Amino acid sequence: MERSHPPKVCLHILIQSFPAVKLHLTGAVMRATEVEFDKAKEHLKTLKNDPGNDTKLRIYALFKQATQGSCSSPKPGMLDFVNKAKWEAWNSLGNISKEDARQKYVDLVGTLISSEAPIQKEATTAGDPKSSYQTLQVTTENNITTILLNRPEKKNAISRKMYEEIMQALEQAGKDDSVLTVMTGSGDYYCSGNDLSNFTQVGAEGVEKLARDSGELLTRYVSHFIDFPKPLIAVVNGPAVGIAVTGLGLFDVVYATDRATFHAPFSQLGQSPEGCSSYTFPKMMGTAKANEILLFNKKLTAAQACDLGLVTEVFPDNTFQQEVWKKLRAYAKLPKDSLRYSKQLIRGMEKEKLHAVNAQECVRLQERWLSEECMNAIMSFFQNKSKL
Ligand SMILES: CCCCCC/C=C/C(=O)SCCNC(=O)CCNC(=O)[C@H](O)C(C)(C)COP(=O)(O)OP(=O)(O)OC[C@H]1O[C@@H](n2cnc3c(N)ncnc32)[C@H](O)[C@@H]1OP(=O)(O)O
Repeated sequence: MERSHPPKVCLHILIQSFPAVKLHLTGAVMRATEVEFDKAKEHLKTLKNDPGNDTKLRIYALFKQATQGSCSSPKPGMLDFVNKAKWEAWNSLGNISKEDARQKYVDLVGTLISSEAPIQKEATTAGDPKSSYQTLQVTTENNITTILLNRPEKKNAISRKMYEEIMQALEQAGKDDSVLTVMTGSGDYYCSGNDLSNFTQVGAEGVEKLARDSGELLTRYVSHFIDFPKPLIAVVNGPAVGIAVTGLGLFDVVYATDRATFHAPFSQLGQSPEGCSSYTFPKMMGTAKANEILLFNKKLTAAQACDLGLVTEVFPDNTFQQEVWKKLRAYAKLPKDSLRYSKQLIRGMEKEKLHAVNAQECVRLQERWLSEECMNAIMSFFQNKSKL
């Protein structure tokens, strides 16, 4: 099987990693199936939504079976995450014939394509781009646009798709008629930070390209918070990790449940601070306190985070939502333009500095992501969790 890739298998890698295959097909029925098969391969490239890892692996397995027959190669080693996952998916098909596999492949791709059609149609006819988010739920009510991080099964870890969607949601919220924008999490976590499998999606161009792309993505992501034009409020409904903590320095107000914790385990992950926290944290809480968090992985309780100025106010968990939303609804009745201009005056003094800090942090991170320290830490996370 191909070179070692870590666990998350993205569609384009799967597509790229298919070897050139010559189909030895004869007879009218089989030729017809070959055409369908080729069409399905083309259709697959047009998919807009990520079908999820399990489906991608099944597609891969069916393709292999359809073109090469049953899996006969030796099982890859334990740490060869991607090839092991591919091997297992292929092997699990058992002895189905090439024709069956081809038919199943065509059916599966057909189902994926047709399941996308209604989503596209709905977005067009309703004219409401908010409905097209996959990782977020975005709503506007009582002059408040709420961006709900909506991957509760992954503790709202931020996948690449989610970074893009958050940026899109911020752009829309910045322009809409709402007075305030709120970010919060669905389920028991606010957000567990960067989805660590973002670092395992190594394409054919290699890890350097992945690091460059990640640096570019992060720079854009953080810039959206620096430049956000109206009051941005975090409703921290549970624990926050990594970039979900560091980014809080760019919000205007942070309300937290007393169940929330704040943890930025950068050195543990062989990484370095982001979200402008290397500047905002020392400024807000003093260098010594910031160092405990950013260098030595100190996890803060909500009360500690409040004492340090990272959190505005803490509420008991059982009345958190009620008390916070009552406050927010009252704030949202204040004059919109006055709030915008006031925020812009406060942020304006710092903007240039924040962009410079963001750029510098991302350059350092690109180097860190290629380091052995970082790769080992990420591998160890997935090994401990027995991923894929
Ligand atoms: C494009 C690049 C930009 C990079 C920006 C730089 C940002 C840096 C950071 O944010 S660093 C911080 C990264 N986050 C972490 O290190 C947290 C990792 N997760 C955990 O430690 C734990 O999952 C937990 C403490 C958040 C929760 O623990 P627990 O309550 O025991 O739940 P589970 O571990 O079982 O989690 C459930 C489910 O979610 C998956 N998951 C949770 N967090 C992440 C994550 N950050 N990345 C990927 N996956 C995550 C976890 O694996 C479980 O999945 P499973 O059910 O096993 O499939």
